[in-house]
Amino acid sequence: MKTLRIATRKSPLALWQSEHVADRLRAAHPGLTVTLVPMSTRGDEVLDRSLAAIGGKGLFLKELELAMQRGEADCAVHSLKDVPMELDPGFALPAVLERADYADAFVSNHHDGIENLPPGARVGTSSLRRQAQLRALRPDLQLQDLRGNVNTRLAKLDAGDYDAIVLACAGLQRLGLDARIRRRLEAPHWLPAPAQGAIAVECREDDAATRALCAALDHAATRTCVEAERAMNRSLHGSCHVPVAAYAWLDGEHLRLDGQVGSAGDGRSVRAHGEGRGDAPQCLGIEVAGRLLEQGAGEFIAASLQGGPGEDD
Ligand SMILES: NCc1[nH]cc(CCC(=O)O)c1CC(=O)O
Repeated sequence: MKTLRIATRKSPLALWQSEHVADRLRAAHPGLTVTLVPMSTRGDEVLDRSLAAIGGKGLFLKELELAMQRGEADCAVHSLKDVPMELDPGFALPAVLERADYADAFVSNHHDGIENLPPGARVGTSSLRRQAQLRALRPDLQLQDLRGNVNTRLAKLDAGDYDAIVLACAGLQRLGLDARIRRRLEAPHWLPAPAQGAIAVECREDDAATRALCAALDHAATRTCVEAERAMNRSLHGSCHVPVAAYAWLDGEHLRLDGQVGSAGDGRSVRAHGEGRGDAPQCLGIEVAGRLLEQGAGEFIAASLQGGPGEDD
């Protein structure tokens, strides 16, 4: 193969991530031409309704997958946290790049942490996971919806619509907006979305040439961690409608996983931790999911599936 075409969404973050993968592919394969095929997806276009109401996060992938099926692109680049737990049939993830900052960021122009917000402060986030964790720490806060790409969300904060917002550190850093991070919200006190901070490359399962080229970018330790996090989420029926948080890290051969399921409404949550060998990440994910269910996570999951719209991140 001489040319590899990457289908990408057009948001600044998506373009940065796709350019980054393109650069990495060019470096790994001298002589390979890599081009971007920017596309608009329904998830980007419809901003006045929640993602859940228009079909969930898979919407961001669908158009890119159709382009690969039509032969207009060879692969697509995603934030792995936006990729559904079950890939569409016929597709594979030949590369998961080394994880960047996994943490969420507290962003505000006037306050430097959640605990310093005045009573009743307005915090913007449409993520049920972020809402649940905020509720648990500060039941008095007014949680308000906030959608749109990273720049749009920051503009709404600056316009005074909110006292603070929560975003992913990785997205801010990629856009050169590190200075906006007032506080990193770190594990184990605050957990990210499963696979937050990791970029994945998707291609057709039967496209052996593309799979081989992309495999050069795969980072084994990151893949191990995100497999544990995603297996946990999958076994909880996690989707963007459920407030599930997970963070796994490797300690030598040892894999550790923290998981949490919250109730977006009232700040209650259950947490579990598990440890296992790095060569069986999915078993660890399933085990931690089992512990969360034993503690009553099922009730929160059922409630959020019934409840109205809501989305992760
Ligand atoms: N759905 C939005 C989204 N998807 C991935 C990232 C950040 C990058 C990452 O987590 O890898 C973001 C922005 C945010 O949550 O602030």
